[in-house]
Formats: sequence, structure tokens, C-alpha cells
Amino acid sequence: MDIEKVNSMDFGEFVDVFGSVIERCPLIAPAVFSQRPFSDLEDLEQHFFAFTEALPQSGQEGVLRCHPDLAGRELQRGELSAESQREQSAAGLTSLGAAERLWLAELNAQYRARSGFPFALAARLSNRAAVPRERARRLHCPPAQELNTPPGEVKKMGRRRLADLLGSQAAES
Ligand SMILES: NC(=O)N[C@H]1NC(=O)NC1=O
Repeated sequence: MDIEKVNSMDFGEFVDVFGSVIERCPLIAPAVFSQRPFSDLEDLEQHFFAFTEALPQSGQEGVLRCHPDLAGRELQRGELSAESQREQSAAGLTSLGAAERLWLAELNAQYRARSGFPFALAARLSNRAAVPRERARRLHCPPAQELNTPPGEVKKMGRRRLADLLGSQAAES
């Protein structure tokens, strides 16, 4: 997809295509639409992240709360978005045994109780061994330090989702 195509989309099409760049945050694509025209695909990406990063702390926490737990209840119930299902599946989280699932659920609960929002990690860049390791590590990070990490993970997820939509290699880093 090229930038002319993106700039020619009407509101409905833009939101249909880009509404899931940031997991279950329906406001973000409509807000980015207002910032057309985009000079190129990188500019489009920048607008997504500039908007998200400019949110106040409460908004950034709200963005995190829109993310389903990794290997959590939504996965068990078949209620993940298509994107999240793909990401969690790529990390091997859809084929865990019962003991591993329970262990992760316990770590999820501990993290949420400590931070007030779900543990966020770009699952496509991880795997079923690294997810619990990373969660256990971040559970013990000083809260002030941990606050900086989740928005970066949301950005990694969003970059890859955008690259999938645009058919670009822009998100390899
Ligand atoms: N909690 C969390 O990070 N969820 C997610 N991560 C990811 O890669 N896809 C998600 O839905």
C-alpha cells in the first residue's frame, strides 16, 4: 500500500484499515485521520506514536489496559483480536500446557496488582520461554523504571501491525 492510497481513504476506510494498530483503542485511528495528508508511510507511523505518546499518564495507562493478558482469559475464551491471536500464537502462547498457563496467570495477576495495568510485551519478538522470564524480571523492576517500558512495547506491537497492513519492511528493527 502506498501513501497516495492512504491519503485518499475516507474516514470509514481509514478506521477499518488502521483501527487495530493500537490494540482495542478505537480513538487513535480517528485522531490520526485528522492529521492527513501524510508525507510518506513513516510520517503516518510517526503520527500514530506521537499521538499515543502525547497522551497524559492516565491515557497511556488506558492504552495498556486495552491489551489482553498474554496467555490469559481472552485467549482461553477465544476472545482475542485477530492481531493479538496471531502475536500470541507466534510466541507459542496458544499451545501451553495447563501448568505453564497457571504459572503465567499467577505472574499476570501479580504484575497487574502491582502496576494497575496488564503486563505488556510485544509477543512476536518473544517466545514461550522468554515471556515468563521477562515478566518475572519486570515484576521486580522499580516502579518508576517499569513505567517507561510498557509504552515502548505498545510501540513495537503497533509498528509491526502497521508494517503488516502496509506490506512494508519498516518494522524490522
Ligand atoms: N499484554 C500484552 O502485551 N498483550 C499483547 N502483546 C502482544 O504482542 N499482543 C497482545 O495483545
